[in-house]
Amino acid sequence: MEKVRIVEVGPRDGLQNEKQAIPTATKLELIERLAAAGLRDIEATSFVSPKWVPQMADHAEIMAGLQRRPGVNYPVLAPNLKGFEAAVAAGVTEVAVFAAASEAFSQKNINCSIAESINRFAPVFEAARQHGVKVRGYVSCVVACPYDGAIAPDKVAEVAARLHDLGSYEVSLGDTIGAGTPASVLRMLEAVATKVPVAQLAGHYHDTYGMAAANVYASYQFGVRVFDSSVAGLGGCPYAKGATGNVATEDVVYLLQGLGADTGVDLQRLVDCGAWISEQLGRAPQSRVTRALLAKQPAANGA
Ligand SMILES: CC(C)(COP(=O)([O-])OP(=O)([O-])OC[C@H]1O[C@@H](n2cnc3c(N)ncnc32)[C@H](O)[C@@H]1OP(=O)([O-])[O-])[C@@H](O)C(=O)NCCC(=O)NCCSC(=O)C[C@@](C)(O)CC(=O)[O-]
Repeated sequence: MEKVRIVEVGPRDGLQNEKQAIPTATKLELIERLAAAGLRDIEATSFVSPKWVPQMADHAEIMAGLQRRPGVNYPVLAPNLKGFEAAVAAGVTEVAVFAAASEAFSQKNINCSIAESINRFAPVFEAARQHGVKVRGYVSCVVACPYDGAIAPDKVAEVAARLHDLGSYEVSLGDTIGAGTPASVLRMLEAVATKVPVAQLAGHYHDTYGMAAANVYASYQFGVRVFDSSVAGLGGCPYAKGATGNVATEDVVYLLQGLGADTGVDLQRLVDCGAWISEQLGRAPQSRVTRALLAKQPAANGA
């Protein structure tokens, strides 16, 4: 059976843009429920500036409060050495640096050019090697940018190659505004695959235009075996107006199960987790699979 690794980004990408205060205990319970559903890579938080992303300001408390399960990774975002050092002090064993394929998005998101961001990441990779910490690289705006429009596949390949050469064990390709279609995503993957082995690529697709599951399918057919997703489709990017959440993890698991792939995730437990966090946030789950399966369940009052 084909194995597919799902990187659950709900607690980070999913919650980072929430305007309402979310108690740290709720975030920790979400992470625990995701682990109980079988997720083995759960992006827990971000060691970024609390002035830029206030929702992630409790990063140290999150890492201190985790019920670490054997076999589960809890990676975090770290945009620079300051974030890396704080993450390591909090007991993190894997970080992700994040670059963009668009100059305007790089400026809005991390306040520097693409070249400057790579220069900031270099010491993070160096320090990570010394501490035995794994580093994942993200590229944002791999299809389109909210400010610069369409992005050339070769530009994505160039940035992905830089992150790979610096020492990323994997490069996650972010369709930040969810504008991609299978055709544009495949053009992008073809370009990136000339520089980074497909086995070291991940698809990170947002669902703004309802294309994310189709993009996962196209990428799977291309050979990608790692996908980032967010339970209940939580999310939206603070620096990409109107962009919706990631593809819902429930929808990815259902799709991959239908293809006969093994994700190690218990779909029913995941659906229950999606329903639970949606209730905590006071909204309906964005996952079509969760809505369909919940509609089939008998109501709690027997009606
Ligand atoms: C990168 C910076 C820090 C540059 O921000 P800056 O203002 O240029 O940084 P600076 O080095 O000039 O420092 C300014 C202040 O920030 C502090 N600072 C500096 N670094 C840190 C840190 N690590 N943690 C905490 N504090 C920090 C620093 O100490 C200083 O504090 P002050 O003296 O003013 O009190 C800022 O722009 C930032 O934090 N940006 C984060 C943006 C972000 O988190 N975006 C969302 C994640 S990316 C994403 O969602 C896309 C992705 C990955 O999911 C893929 C996709 O879908 O595309």
